[in-house]
Amino acid sequence: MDVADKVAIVTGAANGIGRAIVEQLLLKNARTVVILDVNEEGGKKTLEELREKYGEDRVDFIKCDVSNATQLEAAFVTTKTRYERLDIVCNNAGIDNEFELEKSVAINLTAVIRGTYLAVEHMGTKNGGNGGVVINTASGLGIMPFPLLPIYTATKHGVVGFTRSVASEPMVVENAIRVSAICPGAVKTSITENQDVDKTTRYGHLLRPLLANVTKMTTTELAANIIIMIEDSKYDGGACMVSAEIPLTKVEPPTIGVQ
Ligand SMILES: NC(=O)C1=CN([C@@H]2O[C@H](COP(=O)(O)OP(=O)(O)OC[C@H]3O[C@@H](n4cnc5c(N)ncnc54)[C@H](O)[C@@H]3O)[C@@H](O)[C@H]2O)C=CC1
Ligand SMILES: CCCCCC(=O)/C=C/C=C\C/C=C\C/C=C\CCCC(=O)O
Repeated sequence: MDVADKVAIVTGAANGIGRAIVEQLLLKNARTVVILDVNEEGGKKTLEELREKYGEDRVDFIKCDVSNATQLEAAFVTTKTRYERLDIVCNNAGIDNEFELEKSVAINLTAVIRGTYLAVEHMGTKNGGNGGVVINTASGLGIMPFPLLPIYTATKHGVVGFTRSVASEPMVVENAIRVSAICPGAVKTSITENQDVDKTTRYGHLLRPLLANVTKMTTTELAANIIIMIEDSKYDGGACMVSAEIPLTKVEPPTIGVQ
């Protein structure tokens, strides 16, 4: 898909990776990108900064807690009403907190599932749309085990399993919706720069040295790879790994004789 003139939604885009995705979409001449984030202050600040840089009518912000089904659906409806089309959805919002099981599943997994089906409803060719692309932010920890963050890792494995499956679901294919998951290694954001990991994991003493030594991608480097996935259909249906050391690679799942 050529991003030029398209309308996009990016969740969790007040900061970090989401914000960088918004900026890369704008640099590729997306017509309008709508930021959904629960952080109203951060969202408004980002909106102001990006409007100043790229133009008033090119960026929008809707306060939305993606774990609230009503708010998420309303944000899609508002976007379609305001901009009359929707072409790209990046389900990116996520948290890392091993002490918040239900919240982690609700934000990292359930909201990604809901966001994908809302994308089908609002972009699908059988529903009056033009088709479109969905990119779900998983993690490298969606394809490898990580004993220090088992709940986070489980939610990201869920995103990978859902994305690989839903990409070939008949309803999704028939509506011309392409879906894939990005599985980044460590990226320099508030998650990996968090100095207070004891508040989010039992293993701060083990995580701190790992975080200090791991080579991190920048958010801009990662977002540029996400744009490649939007543009090139060869990544469709995939769990696509990328890190400071590994170029964008579609990781093929094992099969057990059933497709
Ligand atoms: N930073 C990293 O090393 C990696 C991050 N990821 C994933 O990338 C995604 C983005 O994370 P980062 O940019 O690193 O973190 P971040 O903390 O910088 O940004 C996350 C954004 O999501 C928003 N958010 C949190 N809960 C929300 C909710 N209920 N509704 C709406 N927005 C909400 C936050 O306000 C924030 O703006 C997450 O899904 C994360 O799991 C994946 C691999 C590596
Ligand atoms: C290798 C994937 C890293 C993905 C990071 C992520 O999604 C969320 C991280 C949250 C907290 C930071 C914790 C760990 C990251 C640091 C190092 C992981 C190294 C794993 C390994 O190679 O064994």
